[in-house]
Amino acid sequence: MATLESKAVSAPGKVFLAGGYLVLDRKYTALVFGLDARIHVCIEPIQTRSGVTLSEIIVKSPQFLEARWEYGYRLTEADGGVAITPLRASHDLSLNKNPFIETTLTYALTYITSRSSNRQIAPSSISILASQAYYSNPGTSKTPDSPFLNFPVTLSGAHKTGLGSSAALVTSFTAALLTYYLPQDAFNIESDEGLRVLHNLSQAAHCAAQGKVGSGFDIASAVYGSCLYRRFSPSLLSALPSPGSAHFASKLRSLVEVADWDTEIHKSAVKMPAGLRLVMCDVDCGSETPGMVKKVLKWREQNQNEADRIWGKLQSGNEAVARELTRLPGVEGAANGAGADKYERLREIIKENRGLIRKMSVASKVPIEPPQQTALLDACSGISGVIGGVVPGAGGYDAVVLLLEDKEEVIAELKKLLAGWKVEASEEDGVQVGKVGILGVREDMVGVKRQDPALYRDWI
Ligand SMILES: Nc1ncnc2c1ncn2[C@@H]1O[C@H](COP(=O)(O)OP(=O)(O)OP(=O)(O)O)[C@@H](O)[C@H]1O
Ligand SMILES: C[C@@](O)(CCOP(=O)(O)O)CC(=O)O
Repeated sequence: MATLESKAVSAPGKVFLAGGYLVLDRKYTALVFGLDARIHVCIEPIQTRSGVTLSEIIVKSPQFLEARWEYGYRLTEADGGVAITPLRASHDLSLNKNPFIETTLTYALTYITSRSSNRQIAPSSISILASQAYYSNPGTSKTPDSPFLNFPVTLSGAHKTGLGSSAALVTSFTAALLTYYLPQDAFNIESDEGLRVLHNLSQAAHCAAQGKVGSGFDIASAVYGSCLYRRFSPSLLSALPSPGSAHFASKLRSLVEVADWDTEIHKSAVKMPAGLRLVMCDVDCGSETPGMVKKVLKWREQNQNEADRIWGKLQSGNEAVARELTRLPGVEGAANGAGADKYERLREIIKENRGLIRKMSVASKVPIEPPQQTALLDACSGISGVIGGVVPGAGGYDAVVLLLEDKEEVIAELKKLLAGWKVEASEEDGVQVGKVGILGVREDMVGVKRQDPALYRDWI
């Protein structure tokens, strides 16, 4: 087996600005921004003594405690693909499972062997490194200029900020494996075909790992970066047999390469005008509202007319946001900023959309934009230079995203407001909202990209 060269890839997190819930139905679209918080995956050969070949892949997430997983792998019979077996470092240790890693390995290695004439997979060592903003736990720097932090917790103890860590992980993990094991003429993330294959394979793996088929907007933005997104038909995935069963490998390959994916991704329909930026705020609330998606969909099913009316208006409002963002001059055309408030229309559209989201909240009895978030968004929107804000994605108590002028004085005013922010428990829901922090992230248009493996030298 020839020695393979180390490779590294990263993929961005996301913030879902418009189209939460609606995007679950192909009739509607979503506006998703990629972020400059990324998950990096670096893959390199395992150094074995000459003559010793283990069928082993080691995965580490060195920023976290106990985040090391070892896997054996083998090709199964009847075209069932590659079977992955988690290995225990010692009999005394319990198996530390990471379904996202295990499933992604199964899907990506199956696809790789289905593409190669030589179906041998060489052992490798894989490291995962995530930008700080994915987690709100305080971290410590390992070296003064490392962009990554050490977190003194296990992954299950980490407090996620909701930037889509699992989708960014599955995407960059899949991209790293394909880039490493396949020759460049068979897979290249710098080509349209490479991105299409990566998108389809990552969607399939992410759905399998999550045990449900969501809209897939988070994988789409991890692959393509900021975009206007229309989902794929969920039925596309239903004909795929489970890993290990007969013909899983050829069916997976054909799903990824040949099937007619009806996903629509428009990069040019999304832009950040010159002089504006997104700011994400993490709200400490200790309250998660399980089953929000199920409840909203049930409300829609039982109140089709009312729901269609609200969703129709919201879709128009969301399209208007995208249109206005692309209409305003971008970085290339920026110059004159004076005159009447050029963001007036954007302000209005965002306000109207929030009204519709609140209507949906009240009608479905789901706290999508609950009163605590209304108070916070209204207060932030009152700061001069803040255009507006929304509850991202599914909504709830734990985050808001703001669109504002990219000026130090605006951020300073915002920080001042948030430092003193305190809302008493609302009488109806009793949810106490605590500190609101600003995450160190902003929008970024770029999706998955190759990285230099040397970037991770201090960590591997
Ligand atoms: N740095 C990491 N290293 C290894 N695994 C990780 C890492 N970050 C996330 N994961 C995996 O992803 C899981 C989190 O996925 P989950 O879908 O629950 O959250 P998320 O994608 O961040 O959520 P959201 O869509 O709300 O942003 C973790 O339990 C872990 O298995
Ligand atoms: C409610 C939904 O539309 C968005 C969920 O977004 P988030 O995970 O809250 O960022 C679900 C989905 O699109 O899969």
